[in-house]
Amino acid sequence: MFRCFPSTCVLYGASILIIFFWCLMWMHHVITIIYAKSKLYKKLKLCPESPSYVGVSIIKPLMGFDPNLLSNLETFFTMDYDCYEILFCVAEEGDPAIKVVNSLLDKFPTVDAKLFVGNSVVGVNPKINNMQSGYSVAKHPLILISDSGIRMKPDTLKDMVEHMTDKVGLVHQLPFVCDKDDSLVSIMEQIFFGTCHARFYLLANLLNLNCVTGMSLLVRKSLLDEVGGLQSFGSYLAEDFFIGKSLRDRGWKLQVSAYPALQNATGYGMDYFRNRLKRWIKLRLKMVPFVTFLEPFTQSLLIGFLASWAGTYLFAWNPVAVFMVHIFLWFICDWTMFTIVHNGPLRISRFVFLVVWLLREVDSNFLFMSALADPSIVWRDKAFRVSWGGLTEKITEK
Ligand SMILES: CCCCCCCC/C=C\CCCCCCCC(=O)N[C@@H](CO)[C@H](O)/C=C/CCCCCCCCCCCCC
Ligand SMILES: O=c1ccn([C@@H]2O[C@H](COP(=O)(O)OP(=O)(O)O[C@H]3OC[C@@H](O)[C@H](O)[C@H]3O)[C@@H](O)[C@H]2O)c(=O)[nH]1
Repeated sequence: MFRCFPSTCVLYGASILIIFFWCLMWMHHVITIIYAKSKLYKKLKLCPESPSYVGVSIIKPLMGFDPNLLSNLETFFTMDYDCYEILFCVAEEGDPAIKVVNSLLDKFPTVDAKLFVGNSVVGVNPKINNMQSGYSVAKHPLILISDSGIRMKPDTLKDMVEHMTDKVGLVHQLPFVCDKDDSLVSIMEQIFFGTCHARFYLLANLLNLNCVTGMSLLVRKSLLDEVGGLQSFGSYLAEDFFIGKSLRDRGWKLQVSAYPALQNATGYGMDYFRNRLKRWIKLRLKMVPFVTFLEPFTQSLLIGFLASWAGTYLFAWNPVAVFMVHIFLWFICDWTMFTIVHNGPLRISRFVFLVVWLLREVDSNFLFMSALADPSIVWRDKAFRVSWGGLTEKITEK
């Protein structure tokens, strides 16, 4: 008679659980590839007599300079959209971004654009404090919050506004990265945002979970004003998550635009990129801890090792063969997702993609562990402590 000793039962149960989770991972690859293919870069079919476009106040919080700042900001002056204003916000006198904005205001005198210098301290979130001066004078019914490193294609704003249908309160963009330069960090950043990040971002949206990014979001101003304006989110560092939550709680839908957000700030090194991802992990950990603790198990190498072990334990599979096939198929899925999100001729070969992709996959679990090791959050020149739930206090200027 078969006797299940406690340790055997635990191993047996664990391996079934791992194989089940592994199957879920393959399902998520297939589903997100299909979703990305059907959603991204597809123009909405509007009725011919669609009304003229609603006015948009674009708030650009700026801090500091990078070599692409001028050309990125310039794309906001040349958009194919009838009615919008640009409100540039800079917190401190002497910030190098001021000079860049002034040169653009001179170059495009017919575009409705203004620069505000000065911080209004309405909370701990420095981006909200910075945007407050622009928000308080915004005159249009839609607000586009757009980070300094974002580049716009001429028809992106139109697409976002078209997605703002009757029941939709907020339209956001899937974060991606422009073809910047050939540095390792730029390629790795692009691969991360075009594979792992894109999959989970799209999956969350497909499952109707709140996964809004603050780097580019269009929101109805009346809905922010209903709860006290932008400043009511100033006590959270992850203001994007809480803006999304607030709208969802009031029955509004969140939509993803067909066009990914094109991040194009440059000149930052590998540490900056890794610290940014660590900061986001720490934020997610405090806001959605159960999902975040599962994150390491969704990374190719760890789940590959576990599935090889479980397959050997349950079905006597060859673990090396399982692992190799697993990594190969994961790579094919990620490459496919990357080409869909990128949508155009690639500047990197499959070989470069493979090498940098592997490096990132190896790094992902180290990144996660080092994020857990230090709970304090540093953002630019400030340090914060985030409590469970998301409320934030400022510790100090760094
Ligand atoms: C079977 C369950 C597996 C769950 C595993 C989830 C693994 C997630 C792995 C990578 C994370 C990608 C994350 C999505 C984007 C979040 C980016 C971010 O941190 N942004 C912050 C800064 O802008 C923002 O403030 C944070 C927002 C919180 C978002 C919460 C997202 C939850 C995402 C969950 C997606 C998985 C859905 C699976 C559901 C069964
Ligand atoms: O102290 C600051 C820091 C940042 N910012 C502005 O905030 C925007 C985003 O800054 P960064 O690029 O440093 O940071 P991230 O891209 O990681 O931000 C992202 O993660 C945290 C969320 O709260 C943000 O909404 C999201 O944009 C930029 O436009 C920047 O100029 C400020 O205005 N003041």
